Amino acid sequence: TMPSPLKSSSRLVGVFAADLEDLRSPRRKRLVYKWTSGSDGMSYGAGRRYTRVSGDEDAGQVVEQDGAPELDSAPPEDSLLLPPLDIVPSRKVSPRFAGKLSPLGEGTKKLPQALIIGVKKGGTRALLEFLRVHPDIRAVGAEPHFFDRNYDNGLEWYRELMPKTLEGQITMEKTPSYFVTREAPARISAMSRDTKLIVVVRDPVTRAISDYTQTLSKKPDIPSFESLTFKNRTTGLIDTSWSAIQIGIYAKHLDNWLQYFPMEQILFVSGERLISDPAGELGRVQDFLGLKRIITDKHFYFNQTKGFPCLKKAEGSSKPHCLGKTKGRTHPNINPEVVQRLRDFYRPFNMKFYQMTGRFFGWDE
Ligand SMILES: Nc1ncnc2c1ncn2[C@@H]1O[C@H](COP(=O)(O)OS(=O)(=O)O)[C@@H](OP(=O)(O)O)[C@H]1O
Repeated sequence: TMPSPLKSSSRLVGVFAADLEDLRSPRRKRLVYKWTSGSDGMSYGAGRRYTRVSGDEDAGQVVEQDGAPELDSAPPEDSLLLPPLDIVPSRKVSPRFAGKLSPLGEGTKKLPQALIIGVKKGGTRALLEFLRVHPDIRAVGAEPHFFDRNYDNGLEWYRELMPKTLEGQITMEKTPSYFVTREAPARISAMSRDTKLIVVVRDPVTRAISDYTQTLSKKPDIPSFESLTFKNRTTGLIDTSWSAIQIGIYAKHLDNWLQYFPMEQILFVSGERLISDPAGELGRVQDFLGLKRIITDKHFYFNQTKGFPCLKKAEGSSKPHCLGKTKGRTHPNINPEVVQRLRDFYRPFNMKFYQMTGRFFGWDE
């Protein structure tokens, strides 16, 4: 039997409630982008403010509504500009944002029936890109961040972001920060109690290093991984308020979701297997979504240069497609003692997580 590191679900929530507040706070303001001139032919009138909906990485300058620079990491690579709802664009905002476009523009925009809610650096972009190959899935390219940062914009704003779908097609989006957003489960449940939730999880130690690597790529002057990890290096006390550590305590975050959703409505995808056996993991996801298994091993090839599986044909294209250079970064070397200390720290939480999900992810072998 598995050890049970945390006695009850209510205790899990209680212990970390304050930390969750910390995680959310820097992200709360709406991100806006002041429109000046567009290179893609959009013209909605100069000087208007546009809500920026971010993707996972790098691109453009993100400014908060009050003009202060955004604080923490992940400016989007595939972020896009959205017009305010009262303006009808003469052209599509961006094909990437609109997801798969129906050639005749038919169909209706629906709220998503399935969401990839996390985890940050788990492999969420890879999963969404792979799923988009399925003809019955329509997905938003960028991260809407509706249930964390943009909730005040309302459900109609959110629905407008969605691509048009035909009968039987599933609308999806991915925003990895939902998994650690305290209010997200209640908000998603209020949209629809039937929403299917997908979480891509990855070894929390590697995930933390990946998270740190991303921040480092944008802010090369940040302290070392080691110094951020410990509250006290001598005693080895780990700083669980550091988001890179905090996010990996999956059992705690999951406990919050289980207050609103039954386990059957949440699918856990192994980030490791998504790399070693993408077709296998995609098979499980298609089953979970009630879709025919159309995405199979025939869709993938292993790109030696990239070091990752890639699509033989990207959605809407006939060309091979690997994820961009912000996916699959080289991680810095971390002192093995620090890694070991982190493994020891996460082990009981991982065991609890395996127990809760009924799946053994093998991070502690
Ligand atoms: N096929 C494929 N190609 C490239 N990268 C892949 C793939 N499958 C999974 N991964 C892993 O995805 C990691 C990034 O995770 P996310 O997309 O969830 O990151 S983010 O939170 O949206 O920024 C990224 O993490 P790093 O390797 O640390 O960069 C990859 O390991």
